[in-house]
Amino acid sequence: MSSQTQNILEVFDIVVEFDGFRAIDSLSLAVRERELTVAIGPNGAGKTTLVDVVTGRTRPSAGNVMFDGTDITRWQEHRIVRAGIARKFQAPSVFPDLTLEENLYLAARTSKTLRSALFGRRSGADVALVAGLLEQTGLTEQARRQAQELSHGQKQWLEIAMTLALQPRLLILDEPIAGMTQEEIEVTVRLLRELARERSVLVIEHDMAFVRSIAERVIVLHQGRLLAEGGFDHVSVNPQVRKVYLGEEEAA
Ligand SMILES: Nc1ncnc2c1ncn2[C@@H]1O[C@H](COP(=O)(O)OP(=O)(O)OP(=O)(O)O)[C@@H](O)[C@H]1O
Repeated sequence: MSSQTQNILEVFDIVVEFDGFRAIDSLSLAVRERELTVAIGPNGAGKTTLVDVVTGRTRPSAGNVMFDGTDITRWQEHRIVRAGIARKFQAPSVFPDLTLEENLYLAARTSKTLRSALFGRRSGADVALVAGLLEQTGLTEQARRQAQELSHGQKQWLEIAMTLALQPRLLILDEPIAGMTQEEIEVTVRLLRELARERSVLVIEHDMAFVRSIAERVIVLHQGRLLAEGGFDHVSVNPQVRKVYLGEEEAA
């Protein structure tokens, strides 16, 4: 089997209940190595809850999460991050008064303390890592600016860079283009495509034009279950998927 078709993440028969309500209902699915997968589904479908389970934020009442062949179902969040799953939330988490470089040194956290990350001697490896992240996200020229001076799109790219500082094998992004201009969206499309060449990327998204432009594989959730999966063209003609989305439009 080529590495292209191996699974980095597999969830088996996951159940998550909130006061008896099944937000995730016996869900099984996989995310492949070096592939850009997008999870879509109407509001309340269970997308965020799925990611919460994978990242150790929410404990499932049944089922297993396997990452690179290891069962991580009961692991603590920080251990999962160290194992190679990093998530960028929609809400900003940059330090506005610090420069981009400083934010990235902090995110890399290869230095032992906050003080040494900011003011101490930086190792060659850290310097190379941070320079590489700035370059990859198109932010090299902004390196010495304070994060608060950035545009919305640039802040989002900085956050992606900070998440990449953890050197994840699976990068999870929650609605990465929310609030972006069309131009920023286009840059983000190129960035995510490039990132998925070296690691797996899982994106939660609502914007169908964006999904069409980036997804190598789409997984469609509905009422905590897997409704469909495959290429965008494949799932977008699926009658059940169309019904779920059309039903949502009619209700709106
Ligand atoms: N902490 C919680 N307590 C109770 N119910 C919850 C909790 N978290 C999620 N739910 C419910 O679980 C279901 C799935 O929610 P989830 O946020 O995973 O959906 P989603 O697909 O991410 O939706 P959206 O697109 O609106 O973000 C929803 O009905 C939601 O109300």
